[in-house]
Amino acid sequence: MSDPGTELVQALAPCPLLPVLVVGGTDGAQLARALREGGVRAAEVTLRTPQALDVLAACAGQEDLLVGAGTVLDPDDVDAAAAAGARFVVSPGLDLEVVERAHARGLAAVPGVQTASEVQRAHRAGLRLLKFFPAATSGGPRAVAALGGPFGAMRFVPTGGISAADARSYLELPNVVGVGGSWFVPPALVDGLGGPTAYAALVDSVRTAVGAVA
Ligand SMILES: O=C(O)C(=O)C[C@H](O)[C@H](O)COP(=O)(O)O
Repeated sequence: MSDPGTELVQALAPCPLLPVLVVGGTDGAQLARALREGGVRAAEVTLRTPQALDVLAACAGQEDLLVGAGTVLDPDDVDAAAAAGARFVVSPGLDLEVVERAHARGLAAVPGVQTASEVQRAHRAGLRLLKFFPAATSGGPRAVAALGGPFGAMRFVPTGGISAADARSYLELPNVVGVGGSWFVPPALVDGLGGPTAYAALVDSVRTAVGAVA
């Protein structure tokens, strides 16, 4: 696979959960350590808050965690994410200018798709790893399975509305390499980091989610 998404696929192999983080002023280094201790190997910091790029940069400096940016809406966001040390960018939708900028900067682009037309366009652009978003309201596991017929080489990271109760039903599909979500990294825990109790609570939440899909 020549797609730069390979690095993310490899990070999801030992643990197929991609935490989608909405961060306030949390300590990025501690956040990365808690995620790692909880068992995940990749994380997505969404560019939705003023603190996101600083937290991403602090997370990206930690070992054994592949860190990317989420909510990447235009090429300028790609530049900012690359400067902060992101290794991949995730978008809610398919924008080939964002994809091109990411590839020009050596980052994987994982755009969101919902329809066969979008998957086909992404396929023609050379992508082989896509986010299926918003997964729960776009047909869930049955829709992802159906896309596997015509698009046999495409792999998906379904995200959006996934919970502990249904993560496994996506992960059982052969064309799913991981699922993304915020259910195990709620902002209250992520931004409450600082004391040992909060740190342990976040590790525990991640570990429970990882255990449930093992
Ligand atoms: O903005 C992006 O690029 C995203 O990645 C969107 C996220 O996938 C969802 O916001 C996560 O959905 P929940 O798990 O339902 O909270």
